[in-house]
Amino acid sequence: MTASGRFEEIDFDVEEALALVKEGGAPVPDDSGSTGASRPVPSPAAGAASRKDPAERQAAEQHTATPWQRARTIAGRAPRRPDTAVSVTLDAALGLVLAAPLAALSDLPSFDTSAMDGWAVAGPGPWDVRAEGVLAGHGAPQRLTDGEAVKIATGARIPQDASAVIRSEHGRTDEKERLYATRDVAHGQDIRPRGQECRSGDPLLPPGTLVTPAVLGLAAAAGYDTVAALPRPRAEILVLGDELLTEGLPHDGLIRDALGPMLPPWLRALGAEVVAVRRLGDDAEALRKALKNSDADLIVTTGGTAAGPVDHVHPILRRLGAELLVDGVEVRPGHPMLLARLKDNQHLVGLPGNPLAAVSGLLTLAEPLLRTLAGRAAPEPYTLPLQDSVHGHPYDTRLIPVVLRGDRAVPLHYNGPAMLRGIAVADALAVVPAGGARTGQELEILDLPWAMAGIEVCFT
Ligand SMILES: Nc1nc2c(c(=O)[nH]1)N[C@H]1C(S)=C(S)[C@@H](COP(=O)(O)OP(=O)(O)OC[C@H]3O[C@@H](n4cnc5c(N)ncnc54)[C@H](O)[C@@H]3O)O[C@H]1N2
Ligand code: MOO
Repeated sequence: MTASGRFEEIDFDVEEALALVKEGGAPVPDDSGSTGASRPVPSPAAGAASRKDPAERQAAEQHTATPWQRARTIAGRAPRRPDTAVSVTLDAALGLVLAAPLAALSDLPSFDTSAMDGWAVAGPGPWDVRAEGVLAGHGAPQRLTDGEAVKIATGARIPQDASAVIRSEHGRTDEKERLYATRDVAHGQDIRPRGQECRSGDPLLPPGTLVTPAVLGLAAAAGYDTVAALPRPRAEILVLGDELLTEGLPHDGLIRDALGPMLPPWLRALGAEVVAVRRLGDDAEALRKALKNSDADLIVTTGGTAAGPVDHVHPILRRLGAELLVDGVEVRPGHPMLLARLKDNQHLVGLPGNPLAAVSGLLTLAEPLLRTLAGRAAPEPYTLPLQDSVHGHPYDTRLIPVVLRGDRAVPLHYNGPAMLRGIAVADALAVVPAGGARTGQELEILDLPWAMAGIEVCFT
């Protein structure tokens, strides 16, 4: 990126620039202060209180944009379809949420079993070792009598009346196959009794549990072939814009579509099943038809959210009688993002076309909405101190890509609304309050799904 490329992202409007100067923070041309283009509407109410000029304040109060935190709350309130539990085979259940309690279908272990390779013995030693040993997976072995031992493998069934297992490294046999213990033998040692972990019917996991690889293992061990789970919400992606290429180099004013490749795996990581990605250009009628005909739970559009000549999202939503739940958010980048209800149980998230603005919309609106639809619990919010100070927007929240180093969040450059270089190496986004944040200030951190080593990452 050239210097001019960086300046391009510092597109302060006059009002924002003045506010920064008044605060003593001139709009320096580094990539940390990007605020996006000028607003179509007066400034948000959050900033209104701090304004001295009554006309300016009145204008600010007319602004319909929703504060960032409130926008997330609204998106997280989407109602789930009732009675949607499905029975899913274990190999398809990863990343879903249990719709019913998981109770043990059998005792675990389901028989007394050896915890070690060695000998099962009965009574005090020395012991006569039987000719034939016991392996895992075999039927019930013959019962032992006092003074008898049998070679046994880890996981094999313990013969009836065995009193202990001696590990192979803690015993020796002589030429007459008599076994001597080289350590004291405690009654019951290295025997896992039937039902040690759970009895049949014991509750193992409550509904609402995220199915992780470990949950799959437990379900299989407890006898399950299928589990009752909430299905993934179905998402359809509509990529808007005549200027987008799907391959090759940008040329003649055309650019590569960055969102078509980025959004499907990201939405899957957030719990969605992506049923279609459709490129509609800037065709208003195609958009109307696509919205009308979609049966997805969530439709995600990219681009076309602003008020340009071919920005069709608002007019088409109006024509379809959609209810705008969020129309603009007090956040940078991404402030033109929107959330609408098209019909009962069908929502639309309108992501701005600038790629980092689209990421902001994903985390602000799509993430809480999908979390609710998928039945996932909200992650525990957390904060980290900032490694370096960051400029803020005068009135709006800013989301900036950060890497997490030790217990600090390190802000990344290349964080302009049209840039992906920062987010591509980021672990998380930091939530910068209006006015900015100083070094050491604790900021809320929004993890990126793949940086959490999390189960949510299901790229297949
Ligand atoms: N008069 C105003 N103009 C703009 C405002 C404003 O407040 N008043 N807001 C600006 C901000 S901030 C953003 S963000 C964008 C949002 O615009 P749209 O959602 O309508 O998006 P487009 O105009 O279609 O595209 C914006 C930008 O992003 C590029 N783009 C679009 N789709 C993709 C894609 N799939 N992959 C890569 N890049 C994409 C597109 O070519 C544009 O450069 O509006 C500002 N304008
Ligand atoms: O600031 Mo826009 O919202 O470019 O992303």
